[in-house]
Amino acid sequence: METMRWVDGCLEILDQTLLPGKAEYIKCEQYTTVCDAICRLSVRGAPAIGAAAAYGLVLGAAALKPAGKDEFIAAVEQIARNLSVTRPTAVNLQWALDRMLRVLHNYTSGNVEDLKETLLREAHAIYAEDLESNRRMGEFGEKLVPTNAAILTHCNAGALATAGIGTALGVIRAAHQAGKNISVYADETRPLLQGARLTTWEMVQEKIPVTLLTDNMAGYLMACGKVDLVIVGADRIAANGDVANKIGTYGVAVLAKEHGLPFYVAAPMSTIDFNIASGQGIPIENRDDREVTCFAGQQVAPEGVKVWNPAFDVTPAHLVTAIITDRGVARPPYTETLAALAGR
Ligand SMILES: CSC[C@H]1O[C@H](OP(=O)(O)O)[C@H](O)[C@@H]1O
Repeated sequence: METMRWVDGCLEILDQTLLPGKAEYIKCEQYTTVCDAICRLSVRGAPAIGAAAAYGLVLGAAALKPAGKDEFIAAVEQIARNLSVTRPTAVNLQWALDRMLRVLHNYTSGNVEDLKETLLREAHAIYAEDLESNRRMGEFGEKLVPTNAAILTHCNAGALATAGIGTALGVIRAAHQAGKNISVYADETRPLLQGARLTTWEMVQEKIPVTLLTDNMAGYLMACGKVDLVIVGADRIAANGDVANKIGTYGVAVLAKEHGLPFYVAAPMSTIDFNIASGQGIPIENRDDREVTCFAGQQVAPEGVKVWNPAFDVTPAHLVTAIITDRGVARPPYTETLAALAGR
């Protein structure tokens, strides 16, 4: 099942809000449809958001009928700005748009139609590179997984969050492919249930043993000795190794520390933001109250109750055993080891 696909000049996005019940694609002919899809988590997950935004910029550019190149460039820059404000935490969104804008600004010919084709090639490259990046993270990460292992994961950092086999779930898939005897415990991940709806769906499809639990069970699961390691994804990693990921990740990391369990983060280098020194600088998205006050469309809290709904939290680097990237595995001190992997 492809997270997204480019068909006849349109981007088709698998609508993840309907999974696992229905697998339907949203046909995006306008870039604004891609903006909506990102905002409502029809497409979600840092790498997938980046790829979708790149294709969204291509759609916006394709619709322009500018008088000349300068007008075209100014209009595409505005489209990039409109895409960039859809979700603030996953750095891959801005990373992908910045990469597309570099192509736009570095293009020397005056032929706008050819420039549109060049932008499409760059979006395809971003998508293809993420496929390969997932494979490499799987290769590096599976070496950290014991022959027999029960792995806890949080949210969905799988194929549905990327263009390939996933980041955290990519490591799990690679370990399974390598013949290791692994099983997965999936946190349901309130409030939007990416774990219950998406991670379990991916694992069932792959016939990888998976057990669903509510988020508040993770501590007792570890206390019962049922977890060997934790692997999660990331939306933005600061230069010092602080990790922004789905809300609830920080609590899992604290529990893993308490129980002496390895806590691994799998993320491509495009998720590491060297412009931010520590997790304090990572913007955290706050989402609509109704995501918390409603469950399956039913109001479960009193009308008007105050709500706090951050979509992400920050796990400090000292709780992270290793960061599995597409260029290798980084261990503390992350400021040095991440920079070295990036060739900085
Ligand atoms: C491989 S990135 C996956 C990452 O994105 C998820 O957030 P969301 O579902 O809100 O896009 C979650 O933090 C995952 O770990």
